Amino acid sequence: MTETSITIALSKGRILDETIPLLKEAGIEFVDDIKKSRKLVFPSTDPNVRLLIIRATDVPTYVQYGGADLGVTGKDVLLEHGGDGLYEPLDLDISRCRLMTAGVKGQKAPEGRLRVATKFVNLARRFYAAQGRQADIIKLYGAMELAPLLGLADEIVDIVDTGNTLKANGLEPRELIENISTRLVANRASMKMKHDMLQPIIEKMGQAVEARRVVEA
Ligand SMILES: Nc1ncnc2c1ncn2[C@@H]1O[C@H](COP(=O)(O)OP(=O)(O)OP(=O)(O)O)[C@@H](O)[C@H]1O
Ligand SMILES: O=P(O)(O)OC[C@H]1O[C@H](OP(=O)(O)OP(=O)(O)O)[C@H](O)[C@@H]1O
Repeated sequence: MTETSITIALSKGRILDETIPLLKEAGIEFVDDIKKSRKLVFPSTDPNVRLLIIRATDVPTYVQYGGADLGVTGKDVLLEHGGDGLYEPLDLDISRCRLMTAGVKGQKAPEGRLRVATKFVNLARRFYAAQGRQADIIKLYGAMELAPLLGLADEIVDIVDTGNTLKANGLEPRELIENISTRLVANRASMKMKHDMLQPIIEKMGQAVEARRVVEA
């Protein structure tokens, strides 16, 4: 890709479904049937824009190192990554959820050292440290809700939306760490070098987000 073209890294899964209509408002649409394709890089209806579909957790890394100029991912993922080399121009206000601690229903968190299972290890470490609580963080890649039930951990740090997953596994939410939504991020160097190409996309996506807020209000 040249200086006159840009790459946008999109998170696959639930975020992608909600991102597509916002991109459309910025004049960017997929040409291929992405559901049928095994490709990872896609052309778009804008000849200067190509789209990547990758894991949400990899989006900040691609944008940080300039593999992509723009990226779309959850604030939870950005907090865990740390945000190095990233600029966050827009809250897309989609895939809203909460980052929370949770534990076995009716059971109080033990005094003293806590065992905490999560995939958000950096974020969890910072959260407990800021509270002055000692915590041993146990890294898991999914199904965090199992850990307290099987005695692996006293608490988990995970995403909560409806609360159904916690409830179905005999857990209850404890503390809110952060309200989460999906963010548009930009590579800091691209924001300078490709400003004239990125700014209209950011503006149009921002207008689409605003228009939705007005309709929802
Ligand atoms: N239940 C939910 N409701 C709303 N938003 C959610 C929910 N779960 C996750 N999210 C948001 O969507 C993002 C992507 O979640 P998704 O479940 O699609 O991927 P993932 O399974 O967490 O990622 P990976 O497969 O890469 O581990 C999360 O980072 C978070 O910001
Ligand atoms: O409060 P709820 O509405 O139940 O949502 C919370 C669940 O949603 C996410 O999982 P997801 O459904 O994305 O599955 P995953 O863990 O495989 O990503 C998250 O990891 C929680 O387990």
